[in-house]
Amino acid sequence: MIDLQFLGRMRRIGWRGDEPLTPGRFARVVAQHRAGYELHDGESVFGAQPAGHFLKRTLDPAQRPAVGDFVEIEAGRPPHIVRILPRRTVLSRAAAGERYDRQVIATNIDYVLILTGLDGDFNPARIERYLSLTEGSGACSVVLLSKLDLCPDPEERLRTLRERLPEGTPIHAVNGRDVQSLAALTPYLQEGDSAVLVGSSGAGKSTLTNSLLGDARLATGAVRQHDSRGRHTTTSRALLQLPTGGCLIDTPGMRELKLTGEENLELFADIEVLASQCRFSDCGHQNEPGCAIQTALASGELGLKRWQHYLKLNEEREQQALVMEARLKRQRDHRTTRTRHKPRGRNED
Ligand SMILES: Nc1nc2c(ncn2[C@@H]2O[C@H](COP(=O)(O)OP(=O)(O)OP(=O)(O)O)[C@@H](O)[C@H]2O)c(=O)[nH]1
Ligand SMILES: [Zn+2]
Repeated sequence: MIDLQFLGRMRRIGWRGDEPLTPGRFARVVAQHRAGYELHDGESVFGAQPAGHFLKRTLDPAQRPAVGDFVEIEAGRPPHIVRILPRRTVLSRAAAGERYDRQVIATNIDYVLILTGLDGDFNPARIERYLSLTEGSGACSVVLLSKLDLCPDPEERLRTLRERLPEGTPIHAVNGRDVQSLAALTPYLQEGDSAVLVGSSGAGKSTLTNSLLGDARLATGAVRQHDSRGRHTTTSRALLQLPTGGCLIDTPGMRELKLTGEENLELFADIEVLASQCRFSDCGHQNEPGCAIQTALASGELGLKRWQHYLKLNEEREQQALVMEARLKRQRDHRTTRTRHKPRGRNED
């Protein structure tokens, strides 16, 4: 029998599928720790371990449970995750490490809210890099500009962004402290929706989250409480249920999210701001009219050494991306060959 009450609770934590989920057997991964996973069943939060087959060394890391996954569990102490339900979206980034690969950041996310302050934090190039997170993921990027109240000329910055970002990218300017100004976000936070908030430190993520939570914000502080059966339950800080019906996944991994290459380029944020002021969005900074870089070089505002250093880093980063692509392709090819030549492989595909 289908438990509609349970399905309703699952919808409130972002479930949209039509499998008839049964209580006690399904939950959502809301956090991943070294010691295991934290799951949410729409009511409470509990720990779980991955079943043995997820630990196989040969398993593609992308096939392991990740934050955002809806999973089937087998009861036990602790419960075990035995199956990952089909993912509707997968947010990932290129991970530079011993070997290059894609690293899953979160799954089943519908909206990535990219938060940038309209104050000194404003950086179109960084917004563009964040936009790349949702490329091909199935999720939708929404650009949020906070601190509207602190910006004397928001129109100018909005215009810059509209010209620069892909057509159709939703952009909203908000004051994170003013609940009324957040009404424009309601369509992204409906029942069944899952959103994540990304942005650099100080952009206003906590402020915005608290405003979205409204009266519910107190609940996030209360970590332990008794449920109706007198059992201790833990309310999650990693998955926040919003009054609009949707949920916000807020994990340290999401908060500290660094984009590949970001580490170095962060040091040159000012140059990227300058470059965003060139007349042409695809300016090559050579001898194009209205080039803000050339102007700054001529006036001495930008030192030649620094500019050359930036170019070199940028080139390295592009090289790195090419190398990474090539390796990824080789790995993919390798995998398909392996599957093709596996004994008994014939009836496995
Ligand atoms: N005036 C104004 N101040 C804001 C707004 N949003 C955030 N702030 C302020 O900016 C500062 C940083 O905001 P936080 O919400 O702590 O930023 P955060 O992104 O959570 O920062 P981390 O926790 O470091 O990741 C705080 O002093 C906020 O009060 C806004 O829209 N308007
Ligand atoms: Zn230029």
